[in-house]
Amino acid sequence: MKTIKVVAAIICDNMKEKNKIFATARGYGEFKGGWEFPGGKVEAGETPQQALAREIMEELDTEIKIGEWVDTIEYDYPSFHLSMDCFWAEVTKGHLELKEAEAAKWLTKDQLDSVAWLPADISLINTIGKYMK
Ligand SMILES: Nc1nc2c([nH]c(=O)n2[C@H]2C[C@H](O)[C@@H](COP(=O)(O)OP(=O)(O)OP(=O)(O)O)O2)c(=O)[nH]1
Repeated sequence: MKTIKVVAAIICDNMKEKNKIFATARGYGEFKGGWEFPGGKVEAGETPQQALAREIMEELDTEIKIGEWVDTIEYDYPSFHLSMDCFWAEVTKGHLELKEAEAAKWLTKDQLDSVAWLPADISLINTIGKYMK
């Protein structure tokens, strides 16, 4: 099966405290309406961090500081294998403008289960919850 290498940002209000994280709903394609973390496919020659900074600028017109690695999700969708590197992040410049997503929410730990996550993100949500206040 084909592997797609993706990076995702778990953008927090504050990387030390992690009171809230930023989730978006996909605005197009096969998974439209599913909730996820902003990011996308890594292009040839890019480091995960470079790909992530580029994707966040493209999707949200925002500059981020990328922090520690959170988890790498390996998930088999029917037509491809997803390998997704996830990093904590914080906004350094910009206002998280939704260029591609159809909706967005800041979620507290208690609200993590309140949106319909993409299938690959379910196990990630459990991990993230352990780090939040
Ligand atoms: N960004 C992101 N993608 C996710 C998550 N969970 C998940 O299953 N995916 C899947 C959906 C897509 O099949 C793939 C990401 O591809 P993408 O379409 O966002 O990549 P891209 O921005 O480079 O887009 P494109 O130009 O190919 O449309 O990973 C997640 O939390 N964040």
